[in-house]
Amino acid sequence: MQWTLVIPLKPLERAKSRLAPAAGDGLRPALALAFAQDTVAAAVGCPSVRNVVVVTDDARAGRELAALGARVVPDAPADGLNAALAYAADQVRAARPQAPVAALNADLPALRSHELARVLDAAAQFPRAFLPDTAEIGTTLLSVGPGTELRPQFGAASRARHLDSGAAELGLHGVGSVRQDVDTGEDLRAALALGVGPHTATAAAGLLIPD
Ligand SMILES: Nc1nc2c(ncn2[C@@H]2O[C@H](COP(=O)(O)OP(=O)(O)OP(=O)(O)O)[C@@H](O)[C@H]2O)c(=O)[nH]1
Ligand SMILES: C=C(OP(=O)(O)O)C(=O)O
Repeated sequence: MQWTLVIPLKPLERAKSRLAPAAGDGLRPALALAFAQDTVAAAVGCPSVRNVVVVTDDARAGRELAALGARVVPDAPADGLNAALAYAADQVRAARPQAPVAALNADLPALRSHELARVLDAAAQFPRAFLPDTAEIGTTLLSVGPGTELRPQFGAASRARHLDSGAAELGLHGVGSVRQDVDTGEDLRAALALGVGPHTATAAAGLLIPD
């Protein structure tokens, strides 16, 4: 199955607010962009991915991510993460009604294309499926096959909401790079240990993350 990925990104000035204690407000927007660049680059490089759509109102991020091969759509609803994802998924389906679609967070700087391919291959077995984050509280990916509506319920404690909504939970091993989202300094340390992409490696160079 050839997937369309929908990746949401907040305006960089507001993104990754929980990183402020570790990165300060000077570095935080650059890190948020770098995470998104490494996420999009790995997604574009995944053999199971047909195309990548980024939904964002950030002009600079839009330019940088388009340069990596993403299509950028504006956050027209301007009503938060789930509205942005539902809108982008509708845009995809308007052009290709049978497209399999997966929403993927933009904060996966260690993402590996081959691990993403394994997750998408597993997701293809279900009409609607999700992958919990490393903390097993949130969600990093929510997928729908042809004919199924995305109904995204990302946000705090989204794993429980996606389970309650009937989506199949993907219990895969060896896909840590798809599950390691970065919200805090501790998460960034874990992602650096897994091995981040080149944009994040550069943006995080010299950053001293306190214990
Ligand atoms: N387009 C769009 N993307 C969003 C919006 N809110 C969050 N996102 C994106 O959705 C993903 C998860 O978002 P959050 O964890 O809520 O926000 P964050 O910026 O990653 O981190 P915090 O500021 O620390 O909450 C990230 O890729 C965000 O950039 C929104 O209103 N519109
Ligand atoms: C939006 C989510 O991620 P985060 O952990 O970045 O809040 C989520 O897990 O649904």
